[in-house]
Amino acid sequence: MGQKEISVAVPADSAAQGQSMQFPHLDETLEILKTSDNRSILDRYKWETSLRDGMQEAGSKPAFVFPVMDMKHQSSQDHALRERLVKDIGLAAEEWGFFLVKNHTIPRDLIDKMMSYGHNFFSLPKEKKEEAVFNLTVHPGKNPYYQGYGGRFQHLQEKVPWLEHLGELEHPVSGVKNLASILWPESNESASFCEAVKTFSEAIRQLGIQIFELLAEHLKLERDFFSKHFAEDKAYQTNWRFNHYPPCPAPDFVLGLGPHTDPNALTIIVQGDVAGYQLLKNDFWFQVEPVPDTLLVNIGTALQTWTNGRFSSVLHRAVVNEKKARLSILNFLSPAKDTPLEPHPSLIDAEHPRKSDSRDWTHLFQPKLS
Ligand SMILES: O=C(O)CCC(=O)C(=O)O
Ligand SMILES: [Fe+2]
Repeated sequence: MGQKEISVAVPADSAAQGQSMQFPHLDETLEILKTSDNRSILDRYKWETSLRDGMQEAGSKPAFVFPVMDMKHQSSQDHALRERLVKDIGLAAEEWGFFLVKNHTIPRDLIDKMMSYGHNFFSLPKEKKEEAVFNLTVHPGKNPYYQGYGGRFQHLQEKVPWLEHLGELEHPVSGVKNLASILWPESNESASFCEAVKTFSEAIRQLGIQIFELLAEHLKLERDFFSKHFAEDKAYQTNWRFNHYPPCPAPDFVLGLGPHTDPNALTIIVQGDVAGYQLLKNDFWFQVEPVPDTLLVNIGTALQTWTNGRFSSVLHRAVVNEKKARLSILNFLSPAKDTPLEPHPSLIDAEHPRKSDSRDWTHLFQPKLS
């Protein structure tokens, strides 16, 4: 493909890097573009070659249908329907590292509420948004990436992503209170935002557990082999993040987020009604069009490692739109920091030698540009 794989989502440390990689805010770039013909301001966002070079014409793509899982069969009394779901979800995890889920258990009004918080936040003036930038003076030594608000970081990608984001990395909603009180210091909104994030994160965890159990069943592992890491008494993380991709006058040359794999176990995504998530399969980039009430799920590298590579951590990226802003809500399900990444013994044999050493999963966050 000639595309560079960048398998970094969140660098592990390096507050200093975080500070040195500051760029003008996207809002400033957009403001300049409104009044000037000089598009050189876009250079810092431009990837080496046009994105089109990495995309085949639609007509030449192999025919495909994205795997869609009907989660209502998860609790079906009809044995055959449940068996079918187990098989389909397992094959999707093996062949795609990706699937869509419908009839899931996340209430629609909760998703709408979260989306409207996101829209409201990103329409604030940049000065207000930047009040929620993670404060390294207050939290020395903590990972500054993807916590609080970010709109100026390069994240070790080849080019600056056309993206601003707001989120929380800690387990599962601590820190949100802090964020909420910065964003809405004198209003009840602060409490209802915390409540929404808490309920949403819990609903995502429950859905994640259903998915983990179906996947374990497919591989004939103990039912809780994956899900036990997300039990209430574990220090798992279900960190959430809004990604906001403003409209871009040169959508073919920038990326909302460059090609990467997610280091965590499972990512559950609400992509709203504007397309932008693309995944690589058989050397083609496929765009996942929005389907109402359907969530995107991708396998992350921790799950790939636990399964000795039976499930694939899918390479994906986000493209941007010329006319429409795009808002997505990402939910990264990660085991506790010190969890060993030990492949299940039944998945290692002469034909499938062990693919990686046992390590704790945070090593996946180490910067690795290839
Ligand atoms: O916004 C999206 O649809 C994808 C973003 C993504 O892959 C990420 O933040 O890891
Ligand atoms: Fe991702």
